[in-house]
Amino acid sequence: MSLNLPQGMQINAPIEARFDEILTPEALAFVAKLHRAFEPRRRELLQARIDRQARIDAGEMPDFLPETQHIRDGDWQVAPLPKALECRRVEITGPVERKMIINAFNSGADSYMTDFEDSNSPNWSNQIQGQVNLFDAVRRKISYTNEAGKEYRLNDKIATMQVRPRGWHLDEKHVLVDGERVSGGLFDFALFFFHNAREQLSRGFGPFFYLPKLESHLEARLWNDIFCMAQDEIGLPRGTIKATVLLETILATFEMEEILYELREHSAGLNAGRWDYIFSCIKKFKKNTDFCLANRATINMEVPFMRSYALALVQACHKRGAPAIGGMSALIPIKSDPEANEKAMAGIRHDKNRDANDGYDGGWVAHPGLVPIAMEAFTKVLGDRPNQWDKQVGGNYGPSDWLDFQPEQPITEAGVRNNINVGIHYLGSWLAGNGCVPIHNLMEDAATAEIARSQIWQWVVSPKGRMDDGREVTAELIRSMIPEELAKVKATVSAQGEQTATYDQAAGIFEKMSLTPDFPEFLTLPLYEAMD
Ligand SMILES: CC(=O)SCCNC(=O)CCNC(=O)[C@H](O)C(C)(C)COP(=O)(O)OP(=O)(O)OC[C@H]1O[C@@H](n2cnc3c(N)ncnc32)[C@H](O)[C@@H]1OP(=O)(O)O
Ligand SMILES: O=CC(=O)O
Ligand SMILES: [Mg+2]
Repeated sequence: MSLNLPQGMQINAPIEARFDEILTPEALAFVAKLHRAFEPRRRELLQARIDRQARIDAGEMPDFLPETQHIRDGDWQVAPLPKALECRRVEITGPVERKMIINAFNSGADSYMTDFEDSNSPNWSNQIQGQVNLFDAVRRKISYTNEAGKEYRLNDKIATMQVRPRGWHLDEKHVLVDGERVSGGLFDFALFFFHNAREQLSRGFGPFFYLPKLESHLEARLWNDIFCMAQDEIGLPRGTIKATVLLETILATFEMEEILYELREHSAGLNAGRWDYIFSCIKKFKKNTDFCLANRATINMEVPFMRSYALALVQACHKRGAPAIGGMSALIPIKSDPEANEKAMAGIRHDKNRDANDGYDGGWVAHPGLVPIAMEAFTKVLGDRPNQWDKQVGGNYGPSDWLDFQPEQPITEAGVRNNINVGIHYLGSWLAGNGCVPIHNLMEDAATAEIARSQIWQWVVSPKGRMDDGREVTAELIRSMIPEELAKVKATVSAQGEQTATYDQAAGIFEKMSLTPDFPEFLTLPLYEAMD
């Protein structure tokens, strides 16, 4: 099938059934227009990230920006939110896969963040089929029949949809405008918005988004300007779009209020994206020889640097009349072991109780089976109220809290092996087209896998990368463990009846990204180039 493309656009990918309904000339012209208007700024902001990293590598430490003091001191609030976003006690998330979309809408959660990002492997088919699925879902025409003949349809009452496009760093390599790749995030946003914004409004919802991995208020300003132009182009009033920013990088923590301010006409608050946050802390300070975090499993929401970030986020949001949404525990139901399952469910309950008591207005869950537990935890604190935006959080948080990265021990052989095992398993699955995987009874996605691979890099490089038995974590040790862990991963995957074809390549990429002197900024960058 061939498409009628706007001048200057090329698409180098197969056009599968129904893709032409998404890749219409009008929708693609909209993509091209936004690309031409904003791509130079995306490039500048990505360069600014590289420049900032170089300064941090040379010893600069982040702090609040003097030039935005007036915003932090000013008296302003975000614009009022529509009714559909008042109650977000439980938000389920998941990749844009047809059956999962229906299950998530029907899960009983207040809202559903449908994900082109951390839980999605962004191959061409997933991206465009994902748009087809969402197009059908918005119109309540989505259905699915599994191999056993079970039929899936939307219930009468469904969760409010929010869409997470890709982050600024990822391109959509199959689509070129004037010979240049378009931004993955802009592409996802533009196609979804073009086809669905009006339809959503007519159904009492709205075009609601989640914005991932921002590192500064200038990156939020770019999204805001895109929203303004997009709304103008299709004739919707400015402020119709609402977007929640994932506060999931250490640098953005110093600009929380500025991010809310930039998006104030379009802001639906902030979310504590804990996994990318931990990854960002490692990435930004990886060359600092004083800093080296312990085993991945020990870095939870209750270690002091994470706790102070979580509380500061509620403080910033509620001061500005914006929702504060909690992040996701990686615990998921464990079908095969009732005792382990009970422990996992207790972990979820603990996580949501803490967030609700801290003042969060809601929180994320990874799986429909977790919705009732999270709902109970938030209802216990909120009662009949849809949210607790009025709850103000005291305290002064800043660099001394957020940059005090502890604990540094234990680092154990089991911890090293777990990072290698999870990293290879996740990369192999991603290359095979699945961006969210249960591994050792935990949800693993791009953000959790980033922690695994960046810890290996850091432990090899840092003088503090020493295991509790006294051995150093060296490149040789990692090289010797990779084939052993690869064999275990392949055995696990085969036992689940899945193909192992992508796992050798995954192990090769994992080794390279863990041991190269130049830390790859995101694991998805080399992986995306490795896929068709
Ligand atoms: C760091 C971050 O960005 S967090 C946000 C990104 N991460 C996510 O969104 C997590 C999404 N979650 C998932 O993909 C899955 O829950 C996994 C991979 C963790 C576990 O998947 P599975 O082992 O297949 O779960 P399980 O077998 O228990 O699923 C049972 C049913 O629930 C469905 N289900 C599980 N998770 C979800 C979900 N998040 N959304 C919708 N349906 C779901 C399954 O499709 C399955 O449906 P079926 O019974 O109709 O066939
Ligand atoms: O996107 C969420 C995160 O924790 O990362
Ligand atoms: Mg994330």
